[in-house]
Amino acid sequence: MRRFLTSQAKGLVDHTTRRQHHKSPSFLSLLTPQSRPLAPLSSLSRLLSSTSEMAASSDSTSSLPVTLDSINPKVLKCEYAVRGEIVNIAQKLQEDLKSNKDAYPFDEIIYCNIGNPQSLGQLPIRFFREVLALCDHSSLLDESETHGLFSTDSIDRAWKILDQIPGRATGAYSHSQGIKGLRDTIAAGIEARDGFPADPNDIFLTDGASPAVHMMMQLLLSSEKDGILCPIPQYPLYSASIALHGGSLVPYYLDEATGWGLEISELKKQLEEARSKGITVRALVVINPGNPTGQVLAEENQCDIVNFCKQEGLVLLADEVYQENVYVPDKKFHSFKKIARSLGHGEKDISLVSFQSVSKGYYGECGKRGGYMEVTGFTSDVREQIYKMASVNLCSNISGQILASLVMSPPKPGDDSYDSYMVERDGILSSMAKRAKTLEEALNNLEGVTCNRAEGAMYLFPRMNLPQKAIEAAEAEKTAPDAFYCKRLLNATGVVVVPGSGFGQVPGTWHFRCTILSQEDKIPAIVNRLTEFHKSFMDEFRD
Ligand SMILES: Cc1ncc(COP(=O)(O)O)c(C=O)c1O
Repeated sequence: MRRFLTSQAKGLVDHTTRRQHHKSPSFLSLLTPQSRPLAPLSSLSRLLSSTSEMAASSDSTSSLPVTLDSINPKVLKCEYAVRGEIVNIAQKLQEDLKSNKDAYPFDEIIYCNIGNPQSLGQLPIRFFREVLALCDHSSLLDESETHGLFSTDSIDRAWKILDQIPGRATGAYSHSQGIKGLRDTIAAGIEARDGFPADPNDIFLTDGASPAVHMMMQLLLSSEKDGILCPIPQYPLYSASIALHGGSLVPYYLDEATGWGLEISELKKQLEEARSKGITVRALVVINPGNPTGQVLAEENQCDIVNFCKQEGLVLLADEVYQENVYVPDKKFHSFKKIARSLGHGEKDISLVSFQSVSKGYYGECGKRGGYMEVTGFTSDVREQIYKMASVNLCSNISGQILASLVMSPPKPGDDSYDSYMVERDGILSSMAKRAKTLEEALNNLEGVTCNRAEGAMYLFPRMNLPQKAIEAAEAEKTAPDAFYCKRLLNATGVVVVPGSGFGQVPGTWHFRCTILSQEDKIPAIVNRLTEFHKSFMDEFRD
């Protein structure tokens, strides 16, 4: 591997870095004052804002009506690191690579920054796509050749779904909660998963989990006096959404030393602290399996969390989009609804929202934008308000709705496509487990790096014990040390990871998030590039 940047390539990166000095407030500013000592996010957000900064400077001489000073400050406050500064640089490098191949010490950018499986070569599940294709172009169902090309269960399923859609019109708006027949299928899938009843009227189909999270934040947050307990590190959808809706993020820290454990004592401490500052904490967010931290919660821990929410009158916002992504035999996914119902807590005892998505699991259909939230334990008048919010968006897209029903009701034993479906599904999940293990071991072999195992989800979140000299070099560049490391890594290897400061971390600790989604044939190259880079980085900065 060529190790050093040519001056041309270096210039591209330096130029991008220099432009970013606009002070965009980070999600730290959402935190209550005493709980604000997270490591700074500033460098990442500053480069991210480089485009808006250029616009702002030109606005000062133009007469256009919208400037950074006049837009909603909540938009300025909002940050989203997984598509932030480093990714912007990577995209520019990728563009430049096309015409300047020799200018770089690598010949391709490897994106390990975002949970986007199909962009990295993962194939879609055939049964799901067959059903989608047949629903979308239903005249195929009348063609005799179709029976030779499509499995009999995908044809049957397509008919069943089309019969559930008024006028079989997949291009028409649907009910704002989603097509009733699809919600029936999803409710049956939840019931089969949990062993407890699910009501189709509790299901709201959405364009992925993200809009569902926004909807709940919009419902719960009126001002910064309303707080949401959120894990740190967290997936920045939560900090971004709390910022956009004007609330306060009340952080609770996951314990890295115990495999990113979620301690009830920490929840209590942060809740009390927030309350003492006059904040009404409305909800607790739990991401299980965790992003970026990859832990899978133990059942007893989940019981304690449910009891805590019940006792404290908090809505439990359960992000369960990685429910299919569990890689270790000693852990199992349990939905929070199942846990609550097993404890005997019904609709009247606890308010619970579970988010699911077609983007993750073994299906990885993120571009199709499908998902749902199951909303339980809300009064009928509040439910009506949620329905009203959904209806303002008219409905979610129909292909996403169909996919959401398919992931909750895949082929069953005896179905025509069952065997091939199982081969595809198990192949993807076992390969993810293998890739997670290989990367985890490689990371743990790096000097000064420790990495908890990825029990689930799609990420590793290693901790770097960075030398003081590297921290000072980062400070001199007004960059967070982990962002400094990640930029250097990108410049030297083309590997894109996200600095831990984009997710929040205990002050003074430095991490990055690396997905496990690159295909198996790319993993050795990632390991080699990472290992070689890390060694030269340490040689340069070792104290
Ligand atoms: C924990 C978590 N929740 C929600 C989402 C949003 O997913 P989508 O909107 O694609 O369903 C993601 C995406 O990466 C995620 O990691």
